[in-house]
Amino acid sequence: MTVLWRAVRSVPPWVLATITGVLALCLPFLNLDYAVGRQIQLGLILALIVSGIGLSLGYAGQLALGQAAMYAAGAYSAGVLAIRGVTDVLVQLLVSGTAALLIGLLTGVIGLRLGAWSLAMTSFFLVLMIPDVLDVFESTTGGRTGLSGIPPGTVFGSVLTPRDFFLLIVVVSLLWFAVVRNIVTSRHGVAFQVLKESEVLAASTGVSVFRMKLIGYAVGAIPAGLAGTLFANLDLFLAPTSFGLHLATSTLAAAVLGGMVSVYGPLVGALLVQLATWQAADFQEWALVVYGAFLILGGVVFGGGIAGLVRRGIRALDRRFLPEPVTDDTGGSAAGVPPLPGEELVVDGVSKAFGGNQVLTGVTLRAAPGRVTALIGPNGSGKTTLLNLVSGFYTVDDGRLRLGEVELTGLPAHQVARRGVSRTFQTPLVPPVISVRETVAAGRYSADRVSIIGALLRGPRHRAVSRRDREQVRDLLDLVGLARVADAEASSLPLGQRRLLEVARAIASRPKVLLLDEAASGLDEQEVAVLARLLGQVRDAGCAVVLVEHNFGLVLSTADEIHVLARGRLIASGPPAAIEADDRVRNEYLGIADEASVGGVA
Ligand SMILES: Nc1ncnc2c1ncn2[C@@H]1O[C@H](COP(=O)(O)OP(=O)(O)OP(=O)(O)O)[C@@H](O)[C@H]1O
Repeated sequence: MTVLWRAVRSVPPWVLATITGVLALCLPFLNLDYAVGRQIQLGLILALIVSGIGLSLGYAGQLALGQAAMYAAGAYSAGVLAIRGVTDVLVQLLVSGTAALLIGLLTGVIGLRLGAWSLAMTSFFLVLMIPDVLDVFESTTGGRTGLSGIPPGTVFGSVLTPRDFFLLIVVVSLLWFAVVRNIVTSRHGVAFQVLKESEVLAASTGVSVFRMKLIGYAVGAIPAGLAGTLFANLDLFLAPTSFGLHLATSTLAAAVLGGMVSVYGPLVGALLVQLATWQAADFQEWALVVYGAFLILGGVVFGGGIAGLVRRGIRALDRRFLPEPVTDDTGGSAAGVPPLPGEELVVDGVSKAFGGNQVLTGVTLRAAPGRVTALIGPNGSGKTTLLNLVSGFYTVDDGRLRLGEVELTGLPAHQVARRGVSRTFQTPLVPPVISVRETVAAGRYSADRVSIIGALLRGPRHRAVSRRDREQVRDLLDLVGLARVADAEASSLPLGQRRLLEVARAIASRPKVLLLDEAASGLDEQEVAVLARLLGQVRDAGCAVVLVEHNFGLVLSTADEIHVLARGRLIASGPPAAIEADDRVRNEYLGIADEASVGGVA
């Protein structure tokens, strides 16, 4: 069984995808029963819409229900074009895909700018507006009675036979799923997952949160537009009832059933929902109730859908039949970090208050490249706030922040990250589903850029960047001693390993300044030793390291310079020996730290 499973696992995923694609291309030539053929075509059309939901909700995390509206826009634009003589389905697909993208961009900008639940509300209203909009343009759309008399579609002047059209639906679906595959298996797919887990984390890796959400939502609208054109040409009649709440809930149910964080889950979910609707004659009457119940229960009990089940099954079989190779765990390699482009971080007279709570007052310090600068102080003294100000998550009330000659003051977090400030978090932020390897690769998002179009077309730059991703991630995992869990789900690692993983992700961005927020908290002795060695390596590579830490032993053993904060003001600065001997530090901080300190490495 082990041999068999090993053989199965050695088959690259594209082989299965290609076989499925070839089988799908054969379907139109199998002389299927008319009803069966029609259900498959409707299932594929539904799958396109559901795949868009997967992209915007599953990957980009945007609860948007507007796919039914984009579907309607695609269908009516195709129908109206055909009636006016533009029967070429390829032209109609181009128009409907573009129209859906534009509606997605427009409503996306409005919804996302308004924030919070606005996108869900905006897109929901789009669906509710469908019958009224069709009524307003009744002379063109046929209003509530529907649009009839749509002439059959053509391609390059030849009228499509039912078989041709079936083939066209299969080809459009295959092409779209190839597009989705290329996007989500690229670094942008991982960036979507990171964004979904935490906007703070995404911004800290250089991802523009607004832009990425908009891309996910707007690109997710395109397949709904394409599906609309295919539907209009399949039935040659359109009525508003095909595009209402019923469709919105059924597509959402299919997305939950198939699994949204997956390329092919939406396809499976859509085909199953289409089949269920077809087989149960009374289903239409109960559809909204069934879908609603499924969405409430399924979302809770059936997290990840069928794709999630398959993923868990594969992991279980891996654990059973592919035991981890026995490795000599050295706790990381001493090979060193390749040179990093360090710059001096200058914090100049920075103050910050939250309401009446003055958290920082006139803090001035410098963190030089090639040195570890520690920031210590009692709980609530403002250390994390200072890191949040430097990394652009808060704006300063007063003072300036500079990195070398570059002004950081007022820049948003993703811009700060792109200028070379990288960080870890007090509570490690590690997204679910993605692997240890992908988590570290997420850190390279802004260091070595490649556009979504480049990733989609798998161009030379995408291939070169992917190769560098693989090489550098492998080296970094060696460095932090996590190479043997490279393919494990990152969120399943114990706390200590997740902290080291965050450090590896932060180094992956090739930072000029590395900010570490209590990176040693929760680490065991061996892990603290790995961290201490790692900090030395990053410093020796030329990076400026800022260490916020309660582990005084680690601070004394690694810092070149220590700054002590108390109640938002710097009370002492100097080398470790001087700080250890400073009376004010002893009174303000060490009295507390002695009791609270965890074992150090000194
Ligand atoms: N977003 C915020 N809104 C309001 N108050 C905040 C915010 N962030 C921090 N504070 C307040 O700022 C003060 C300093 O908090 P901060 O987390 O910076 O301290 P710290 O020195 O990092 O503490 P610890 O060592 O416990 O992490 C606290 O009183 C905290 O409640």
